[in-house]
Amino acid sequence: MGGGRIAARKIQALLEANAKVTVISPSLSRKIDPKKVHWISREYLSNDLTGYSLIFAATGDLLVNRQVTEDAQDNQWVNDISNKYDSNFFNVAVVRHEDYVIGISTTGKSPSAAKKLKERIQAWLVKGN
Ligand SMILES: C[C@@]1(CC(=O)O)C2=NC(=C\c3[nH]c(c(CCC(=O)O)c3CC(=O)O)Cc3[nH]c(c(CC(=O)O)c3CCC(=O)O)/C=C3\N/C(=C\2)[C@@H](CCC(=O)O)[C@]3(C)CC(=O)O)/[C@H]1CCC(=O)O
Ligand SMILES: NC(=O)c1ccc[n+]([C@@H]2O[C@H](COP(=O)([O-])OP(=O)(O)OC[C@H]3O[C@@H](n4cnc5c(N)ncnc54)[C@H](O)[C@@H]3O)[C@@H](O)[C@H]2O)c1
Repeated sequence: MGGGRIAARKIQALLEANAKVTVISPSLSRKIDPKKVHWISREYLSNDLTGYSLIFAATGDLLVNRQVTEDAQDNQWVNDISNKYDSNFFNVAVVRHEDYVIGISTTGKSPSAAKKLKERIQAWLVKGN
């Protein structure tokens, strides 16, 4: 749900993992290629989650995001980009290298610290350590 700036980042990672992505959002960021996702151009409705296993509540409206996490069933993974306490999983920062894939998490404490550490590890690997 949601097709903005943060949705675009999450979608990029999903497409790299060969996921089949559906976006429900009245607007779509220019960073999301409409040919690579199934875009349903409207606002979220409460029965939209049926059949999906991985759900991102990524609208700019905190109340809609909360509604999405409330509508999710126990067997669905749901991530509220605006409120970590309503998520049942977190994304990790990922370093991809020809020999390694390294995931970095602060378990929700500081996404910007995870990003900084990622960049330091990337720079360290490039130096050829
Ligand atoms: C690692 C990364 C992966 C990814 O997104 O794929 C990721 N966030 C990234 C970046 C980033 N996020 C934010 C900023 C702005 C600066 C800042 O505020 O720090 C930046 C930096 C930027 O954008 O440059 C803001 C922010 N993030 C969350 C909230 C809501 C909240 O905290 O409740 C808010 C709004 C807070 C507010 O508005 O007050 C929540 C989450 N973000 C997480 C992951 C999960 C915990 C990860 C962990 O424990 O380390 C968690 C809990 C849930 C989730 O999203 O899965 C990715 C690294 C990008 C990369 O790899 O380059
Ligand atoms: N988790 C993270 O990594 C992270 C990082 C930075 C910011 N944030 C949080 O993200 C939020 C802002 O996200 P953004 O920058 O992507 O916003 P944005 O304004 O770029 O995008 C919001 C999107 O939601 C859509 N939308 C609005 N109402 C909707 C509805 N009822 N149903 C479906 N779609 C709807 C809009 O059309 C738009 O596409 C803030 O709450 C901020 O705290 C999270």
